[in-house]
Amino acid sequence: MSVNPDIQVERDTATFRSIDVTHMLDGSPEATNQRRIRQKQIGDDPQINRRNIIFMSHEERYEAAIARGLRIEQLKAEHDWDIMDENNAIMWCFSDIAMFVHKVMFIPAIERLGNKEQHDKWLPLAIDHKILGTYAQTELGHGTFLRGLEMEARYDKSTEEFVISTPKHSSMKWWPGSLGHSSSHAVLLATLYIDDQNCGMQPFIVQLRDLNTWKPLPGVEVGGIGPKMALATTDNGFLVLNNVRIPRDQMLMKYAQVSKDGKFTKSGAAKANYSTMMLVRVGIAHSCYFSLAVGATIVTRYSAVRRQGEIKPGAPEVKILDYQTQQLKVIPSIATAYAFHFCKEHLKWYYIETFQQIQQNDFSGLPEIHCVTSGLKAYMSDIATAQLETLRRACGGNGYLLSNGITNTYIQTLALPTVEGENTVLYLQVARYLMKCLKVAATGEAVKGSLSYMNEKIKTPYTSGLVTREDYSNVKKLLKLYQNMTVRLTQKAGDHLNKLHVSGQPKYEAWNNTSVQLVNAAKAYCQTYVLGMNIEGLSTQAVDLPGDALEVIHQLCVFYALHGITEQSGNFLETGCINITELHIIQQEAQEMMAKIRKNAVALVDAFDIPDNLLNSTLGCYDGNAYQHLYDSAKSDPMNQKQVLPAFEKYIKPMLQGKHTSKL
Ligand SMILES: CCCCCCCC/C=C\CCCCCCCCCCCCCC(=O)SCCNC(=O)CCNC(=O)[C@H](O)C(C)(C)COP(=O)(O)OP(=O)(O)OC[C@H]1O[C@@H](n2cnc3c(N)ncnc32)[C@H](O)[C@@H]1OP(=O)(O)O
Ligand SMILES: Cc1cc2nc3c(=O)[nH]c(=O)nc-3n(C[C@H](O)[C@H](O)[C@H](O)COP(=O)(O)OP(=O)(O)OC[C@H]3O[C@@H](n4cnc5c(N)ncnc54)[C@H](O)[C@@H]3O)c2cc1C
Repeated sequence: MSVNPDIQVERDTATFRSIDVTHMLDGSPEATNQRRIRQKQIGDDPQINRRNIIFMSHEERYEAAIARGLRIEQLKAEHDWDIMDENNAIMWCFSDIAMFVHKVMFIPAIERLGNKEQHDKWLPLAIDHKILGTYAQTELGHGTFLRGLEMEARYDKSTEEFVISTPKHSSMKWWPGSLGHSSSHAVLLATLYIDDQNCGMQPFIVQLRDLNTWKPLPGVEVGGIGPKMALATTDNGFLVLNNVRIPRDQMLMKYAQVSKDGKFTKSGAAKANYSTMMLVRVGIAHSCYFSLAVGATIVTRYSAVRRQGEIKPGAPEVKILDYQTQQLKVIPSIATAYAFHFCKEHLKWYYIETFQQIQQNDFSGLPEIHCVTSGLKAYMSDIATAQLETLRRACGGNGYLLSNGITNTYIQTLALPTVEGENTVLYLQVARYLMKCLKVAATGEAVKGSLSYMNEKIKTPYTSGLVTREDYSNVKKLLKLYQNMTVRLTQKAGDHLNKLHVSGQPKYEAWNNTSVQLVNAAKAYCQTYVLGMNIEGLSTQAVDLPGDALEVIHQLCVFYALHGITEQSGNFLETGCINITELHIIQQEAQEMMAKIRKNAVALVDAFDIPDNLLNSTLGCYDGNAYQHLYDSAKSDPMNQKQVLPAFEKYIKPMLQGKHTSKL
């Protein structure tokens, strides 16, 4: 099929070469080649390819998802993939790999929470798929408030075993992925009791099913929790344990230990047992970038080939991408995807470095990385889901089809604001850190790390520093506005908290009565962080780009900063970080920048370099022949393989013949 001329002209008139930006996103031309080889291995594989999943039943999809997980393992061995190759393969199909919790949570939990002997025993079994596991933490009654977990593990000194039980409905495990039908084992988080003394939430390895028959073991009641919005193949489950006994060495004992005679000891940081969640929060930030890159690619290409209506009366119908309002739906998502790219790259290295320190029992970096990973997981998933919905709607009626590729991406991404810590709750964790840093700054001590900008006192009366028109595209000046806005919102929340406390409210009550301001400040901190990483990316990752490409990546960053101010203008105005005249200039600059970026929109999404067999979209194929692909997809619907469906003889015909009664 030849390329649609409407999309070809976009590529021909772009001011830079997409491939140069692709190399930047991958890190180097060699890395691009390597990624392409890997993507071809997964995209061309009939068992991995997900072209037909939209027409499958739940059970067919589940089986295909198991086969897909297995196939990824085979490809990994055949082609000697490293961990990031494997992660990327999982990322591309995480909504359709039944055993992905085994990979992204069960194994990492054993690695992080187990001691040397436990690693030696369990990791080879898990890595070789001799056992399949889940991460069973959430209960029917508690998901957020982990100190409230009610499943009990009571130590029995006489047999040197833990006895695990579910005392009431609210204490059953509820939600763990792959628990329903696909796990033989679980890393199970339960409250440990020794001689009736509560020793807090601890991790245990518990076998759930017989490895030969796959039947639940005695005392284990397990099943699926029912159909969900998406992620149909991650069979989330429930689990009731009736006095199930496990040996003492099946408590993962890296950070807390129980001796044979029942002595409880702790080592490491207080929240060390929460460390698996931090890794997945980093994974979620990566996933938000991927989802947004997919969404932006599909909708930008579709908007460049769909013509409808006219701008100039009587002139030919225009591409919908030429409507300014359509640009406002599409261009922010391109700019955000690029900002998220820089941010997730930073986060990856930051996590790896801090994790290495933690492995060497240096926990000093934990509070800051907990704040950053919690905040970015929350912020990036909030923004990604909001923008994906805008993008989906930007496809008009075809945005409601499953074959468009964006709907599936959207509904699977919708899980991310909830899983791994509900977003509001995570913002409140960020706010705790903000309040601590505020206290440090107030004592005159230097705040370190991502909030070091708090050290600089904001002068009153304050000026924005935006004097010339050039200042409005100076990303460092714009970043300063964001930083000031964050500090002021933090101060405001801090002042409110103190005021309520001084007026007699206990601290916990004052906290709850300030939580709206606290969350607002936390979001501002996250937004500032993402912009900061985007700007850092310009001078690190983008610096070797040819001038024309660098200019466009710079424009995107400027637009990201300006558009962010227009979206949050209330916060910027209220804190006095800009005035109304400045806001009007910012709005105008943002619109002008958007028009410039429009010229390169298709080339910018091409640079994400997502092959058609992974994009899985009728609307967003590289060749721009959306209508042909829509038609082909409709024709391949199994319902369309018969001209007359059985329902005709059964119901429609009798009705047409007046033979239907109230009892069909
Ligand atoms: C090589 C690595 C590179 C990485 C590259 C990544 C690439 C990834 C590629 C592929 C992977 C594919 C990924 C695909 C993504 C798709 C993901 C879908 C996943 C679906 C699975 C979902 C699984 C789950 O949902 S599991 C269940 C998760 N549950 C939760 O998250 C519960 C949330 N609740 C909590 O975390 C806590 O209860 C709390 C934090 C809300 C509160 O805890 P608390 O009450 O005990 O604490 P306090 O509020 O009192 O605070 C006390 C103190 O502790 C500090 N704290 C809290 N948590 C932590 C932590 N995690 N770490 C450090 N410190 C912590 C807190 O700040 C307080 O400190 P103070 O000093 O203020 O006292
Ligand atoms: C698709 C999916 C997959 C999952 N996979 C797993 C898994 O593999 N393993 C696992 O263990 N769990 C899993 N979960 C569970 C998930 O981690 C929890 O649902 C999540 O952590 C939220 O907890 P919750 O359901 O208790 O929400 P709740 O805490 O009940 O949240 C409900 C509301 O209460 C608010 N709220 C709660 N506490 C506070 C507070 N302190 N301050 C202010 N507001 C508050 C929240 O903001 C939210 O608006 C999964 C969930 C989903 C949807």
